[in-house]
Amino acid sequence: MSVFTTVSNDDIVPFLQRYSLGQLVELKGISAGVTNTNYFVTTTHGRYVLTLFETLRADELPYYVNLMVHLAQHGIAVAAPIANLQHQYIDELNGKPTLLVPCLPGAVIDNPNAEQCGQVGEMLAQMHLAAASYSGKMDNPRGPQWWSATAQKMYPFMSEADAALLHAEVALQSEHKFDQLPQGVIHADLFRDNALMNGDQVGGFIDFYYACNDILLYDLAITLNDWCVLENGDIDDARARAMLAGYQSVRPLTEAEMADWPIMLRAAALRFWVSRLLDFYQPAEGEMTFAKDPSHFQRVIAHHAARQNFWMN
Ligand SMILES: Nc1ncnc2c1ncn2[C@@H]1O[C@H](COP(=O)(O)OP(=O)(O)OP(=O)(O)O)[C@@H](O)[C@H]1O
Ligand SMILES: N[C@@H](CCO)C(=O)O
Repeated sequence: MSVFTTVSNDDIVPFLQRYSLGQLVELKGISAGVTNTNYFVTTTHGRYVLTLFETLRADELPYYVNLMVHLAQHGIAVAAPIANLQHQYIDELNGKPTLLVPCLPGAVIDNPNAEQCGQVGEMLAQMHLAAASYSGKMDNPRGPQWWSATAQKMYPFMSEADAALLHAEVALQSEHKFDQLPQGVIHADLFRDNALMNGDQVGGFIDFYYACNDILLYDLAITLNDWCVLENGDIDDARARAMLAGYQSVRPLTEAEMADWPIMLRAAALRFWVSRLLDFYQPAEGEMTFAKDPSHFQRVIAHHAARQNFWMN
């Protein structure tokens, strides 16, 4: 359940008076999501999603919120933030910073087909191109320095064999530099639960709160590792090829990107192996995460390692 901060009709009515969205019809908590409090707010003008930020402070939000505004201006399928009468996107309710966006069409899906993976790949590439003119800057808080330091803390919790595998994977990545690859603004967490699919079309990408400036290929690898991977951690060829084709229909990969693709897939899996280990063994105090299985990404890496030459065909 992810209503951490309760909002009542008495709270929302004066809040809505600060916007041009009509009168309240219905307020309904959203159960999905693990970080923030989300409500569907229906008014006489339409349906909106209200987010109350549980961990990010108001002064940390502009990079993400302005990015969503920028992408929406370019026609990317994201929810465009709605400004209040003071022309501010970030407001406050019950002591938490808030954001109101329109409700996007579609639903989160568990089992995407190849067509949907192709559409996600295409929209991701469009997003990368559209974000090239975004001026905000944010370092990746979950980059190689972070995963090396965090892995160190995880070894004592792990079996000797698994710790050795993790250690070897961190070492492999530290020997590899991706300096020559195109960079830009990336979503950095575009898992299936961060996109709404409207049939085969992308209804919208959501949850931009890991977005940062980093390598574009890394974003594609993160996305493919979730959308196009089977339960056992192996790649689903048809979905993976569809996502790559969709992406490249908009932004063809450079030769350097092609050469680094197999190792980048492993980097993207490593980042989530480590973050899931951390959530599993050392959950942040007060954080209500449903720890996801870290070993899934260990298996994804094993499959990528075994299929190093798969992408050449
Ligand atoms: N603009 C939107 N339109 C329709 N539904 C939305 C929208 N934004 C969020 N949702 C719904 O709310 C749910 C929770 O949102 P989200 O995943 O962003 O939660 P969170 O707790 O903020 O993030 P996370 O769980 O990834 O840490 C989504 O699964 C989706 O069903
Ligand atoms: N998408 C992440 C959680 C949020 O960063 C995972 O599945 O591990």
